[in-house]
Amino acid sequence: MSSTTEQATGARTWSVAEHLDDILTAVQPLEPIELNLLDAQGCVLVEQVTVPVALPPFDNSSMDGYAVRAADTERASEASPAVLTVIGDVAAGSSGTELTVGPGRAARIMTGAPLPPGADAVVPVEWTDGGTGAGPARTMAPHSASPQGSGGQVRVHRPVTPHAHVRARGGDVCAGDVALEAGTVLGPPQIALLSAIGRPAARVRPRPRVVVLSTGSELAQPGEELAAGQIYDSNSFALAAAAKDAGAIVYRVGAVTDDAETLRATIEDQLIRADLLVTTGGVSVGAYDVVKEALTSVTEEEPEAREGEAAEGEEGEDAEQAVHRAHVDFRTLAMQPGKPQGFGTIGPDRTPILTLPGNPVSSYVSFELFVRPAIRAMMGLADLHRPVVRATLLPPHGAGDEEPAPLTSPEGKRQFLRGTYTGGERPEVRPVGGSGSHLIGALAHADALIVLPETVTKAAWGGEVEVVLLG
Ligand SMILES: Nc1nc2c(c(=O)[nH]1)N[C@H]1C(S)=C(S)[C@@H](COP(=O)(O)OP(=O)(O)OC[C@H]3O[C@@H](n4cnc5c(N)ncnc54)[C@H](O)[C@@H]3O)O[C@H]1N2
Ligand code: MOO
Repeated sequence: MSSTTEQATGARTWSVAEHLDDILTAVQPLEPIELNLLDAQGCVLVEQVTVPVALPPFDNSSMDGYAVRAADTERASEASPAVLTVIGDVAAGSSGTELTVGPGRAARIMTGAPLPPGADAVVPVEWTDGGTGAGPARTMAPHSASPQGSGGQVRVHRPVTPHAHVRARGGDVCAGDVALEAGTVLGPPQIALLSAIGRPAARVRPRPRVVVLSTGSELAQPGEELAAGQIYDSNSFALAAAAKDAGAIVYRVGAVTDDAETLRATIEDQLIRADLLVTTGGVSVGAYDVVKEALTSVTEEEPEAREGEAAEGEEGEDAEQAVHRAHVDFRTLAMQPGKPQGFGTIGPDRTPILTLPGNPVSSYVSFELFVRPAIRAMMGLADLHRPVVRATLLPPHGAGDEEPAPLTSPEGKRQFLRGTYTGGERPEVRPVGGSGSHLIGALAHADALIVLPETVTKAAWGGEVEVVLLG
């Protein structure tokens, strides 16, 4: 308990770990769907993919040059080139059966083109005269500019061994091989393999659709003129960006006014496209804390309706009833920033909802600690959390010669201060800005969170601290 008010209300204080556990126990991975490859990027594969056709599907050239019988080049040298008769071209995309390379013959061949029957090696064009009768060639003349290049004679200046510059059928992957295991995250290389084996789509867990909604009658949208008492809505942008960064498909709903009915109606409108709802603001103890008002009053007013809901059909439920099916637990966390939090479900599909505090740093830190892991859990990712490292705590940049006072933290609270991190053999972290949860300027220069655990009230410079890397 951090205050007498909390003791008086009987509300218990949750630890960061308890709140996170509660969220991660409730949030489930989304049902898999078939997605086109580019839509599946960053998603977790849920099927084992086997290779239907060998890669490469046929023996082909790894160089632009001449397909030859290696034996014909055995004694070739610059002084005494092997002279071969050019019988035509084999370009990438040709079937590879139009020409047969007999003894003393060569076919011009392009990178990726099938090795024609009779040939067993490729001589790069640079090892030949390119059919010019002069010294070593640098390139081949373009076919369109010089169709005669596919005929005549070519002088080969260096011998090749059988299979030289030939990529063997199945040399990459064989039919029946496991291409990718279930659980693989599809990055560009995995998408390369899936497309190379002819798969247009893959069965994956989709990205969650996250609706980010800010609240507050004081909020104006960037670009608008600020009226007296107004500030710009930065949370909905910060959280939408963070949700996108975490892997979600994001719908940002800017600034709902501090009116419970308007908020309920807005949430109802958004439910249709939400796998997860995130609100910011309105969860503290003020008279205009609209999220708490809109969702608490519902929970408290309709206990009987809630009890019966599992058995009841949900069809025909009107908009208001749908939103009224909210079970949001508003709680106090032993952390700073981010003390007031809410978590629960809402609507007929019991869509998870996280209600974050309104102070900009509080909402961002809360997102990093609670929403990001929830999004990643819904995606079926194994790695839910930001990396945590240890680093030496140094004074802020520009602190001067005199050592500043040590960092302090309220007893019983886990504090997350913003910092700049330098990796390497001896990792270091320096605070940036103060502990105020309104300090967006400093947040924009931070790349780490310095964690001062509940038991720590003072952190000396030069000591070791835990650091969350924000990436
Ligand atoms: N008497 C008490 N007052 C407060 C307490 C408390 O325990 N007792 N807790 C404080 C803490 S800690 C926090 S955090 C905030 C949380 O308040 P709310 O979640 O209700 O947020 P608001 O009151 O709506 O806003 C707080 C602050 O943040 C600004 N804000 C809100 N939304 C945005 C936005 N989208 N973009 C930019 N800035 C935003 C808002 O203007 C306020 O300045 O409560 C403390 N109070
Ligand atoms: O907990 Mo509030 O989030 O400190 O500013």
